[in-house]
Amino acid sequence: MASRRVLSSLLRSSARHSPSTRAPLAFPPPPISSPRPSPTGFLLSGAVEYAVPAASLVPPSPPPTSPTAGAIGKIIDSGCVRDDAEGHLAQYQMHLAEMEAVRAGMPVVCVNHGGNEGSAVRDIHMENFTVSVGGRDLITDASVTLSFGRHYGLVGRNGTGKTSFLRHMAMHAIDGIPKNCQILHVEQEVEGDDTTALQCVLNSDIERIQLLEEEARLLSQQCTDTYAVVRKRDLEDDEETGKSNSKANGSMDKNAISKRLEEIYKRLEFIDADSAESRAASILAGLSFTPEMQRKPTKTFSGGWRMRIALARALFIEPDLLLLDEPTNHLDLHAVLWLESYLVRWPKTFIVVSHAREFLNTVVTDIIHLHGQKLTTYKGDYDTFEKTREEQLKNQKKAFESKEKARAHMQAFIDKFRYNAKRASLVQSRIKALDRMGHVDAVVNDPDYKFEFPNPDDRPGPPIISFRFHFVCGEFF
Ligand SMILES: Nc1ncnc2c1ncn2[C@@H]1O[C@H](COP(=O)(O)OP(=O)(O)OP(=O)(O)O)[C@@H](O)[C@H]1O
Repeated sequence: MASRRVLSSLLRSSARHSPSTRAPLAFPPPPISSPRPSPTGFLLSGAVEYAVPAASLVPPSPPPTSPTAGAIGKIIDSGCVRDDAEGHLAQYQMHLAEMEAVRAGMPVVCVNHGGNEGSAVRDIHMENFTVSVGGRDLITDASVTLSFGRHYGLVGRNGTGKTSFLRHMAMHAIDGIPKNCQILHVEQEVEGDDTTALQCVLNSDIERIQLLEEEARLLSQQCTDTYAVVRKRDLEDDEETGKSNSKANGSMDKNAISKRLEEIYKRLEFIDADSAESRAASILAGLSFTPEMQRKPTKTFSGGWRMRIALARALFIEPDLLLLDEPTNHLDLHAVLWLESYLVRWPKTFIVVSHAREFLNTVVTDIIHLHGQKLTTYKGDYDTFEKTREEQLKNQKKAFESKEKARAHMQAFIDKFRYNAKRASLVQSRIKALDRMGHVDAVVNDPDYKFEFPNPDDRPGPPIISFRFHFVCGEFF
């Protein structure tokens, strides 16, 4: 696939230019603070995220007055750390630029009316793929199957690579994604210009727009031609020459136009063009756009509202695979509830990244868990996943402990009778058994970050701003 080839060659070149392809990037996974940390360490509804640059986590050391060997070492070290951090940041930015370049070369995702049979893409099997960002592997040797019509919630610790995974899918940079699969990743707000919000959504149905434009062109041509033919005929009648010829030409053009118009009307009917405007308007209304707002140019909206327009477009387009990254972030409660009910009825496949537990519980049918560079799919909503995972971890811990106990027991026997000739055969068989004994992975849980804030003083500090009012003749001044 061309785009994949371009991407992988770009990524290879990025790796070639990087000083160390396996080195960590500029920022570590951002620490998070959650009022409701779940046993699996996820950040859920009502939580606050903090993304702290690595440098800011290190307390500043006082400048040395007389540089001793240790101090010089420290200065050199911190210089290296800074260089390293800057290098990794540059590497990450290069990666983003490369992704943008690939994205720019990709076909625009727009409403695909297809033929009579509808979407051809059903299940998507992605096998043994790796996702790397700036030379660092975020997902390795993963395999995921997306079944048609299922709704997936993608969860995992911050910074583990959820967004990067979505980006790679959107760019068809993962083997197994069919070429004709329309994937739309709602990541950026729409550009602000003079197009109204409603028209911006409608413009994503390129076929409808083109048909309507052609219809208008043909109708106006038909009018002009009719006028021209009538006028010519009058002139010809006057002159009484070439009458039959011009008549034939006029009626031939008219016939072609009528035939094409007929085709256009048929197609417009097939794609349900008449209802497009009301469908787009109802999506925008669901996302809290009043009718007046829908008629306003996109440039008059803030970034958050333009993000809502981007979401409205995606819902209107209804791609084969919709990828949503924290869609509730820019929405008010009414819009969140509306989006929930809309997504529950979504007829195709989507993947949503969200930290909102209730939202996930409502809209998803499966959970994809990104953990330890692997992707695991669980059936059911977020709560079910959480319980299953908790159970799994408990079982894994138990199995690990009992294996370790048995191992220690055998090792103790071997150590005790190693030099005992009478028990030599028993020791040998224990050594073999120990070798044969498989390993159970130790439970590696996501690290928990804990933020502590000092208690405030009992007395409030001095006010930052104070106002004085005077009450004169029944009014405040
Ligand atoms: N602005 C940045 N500068 C440098 N590295 C970055 C930056 N943003 C992300 N990264 C790196 O890319 C990795 C993957 O980031 P990505 O956004 O895909 O993770 P994520 O799981 O979606 O995180 P989050 O839940 O915080 O959005 C991170 O671990 C981080 O190291």
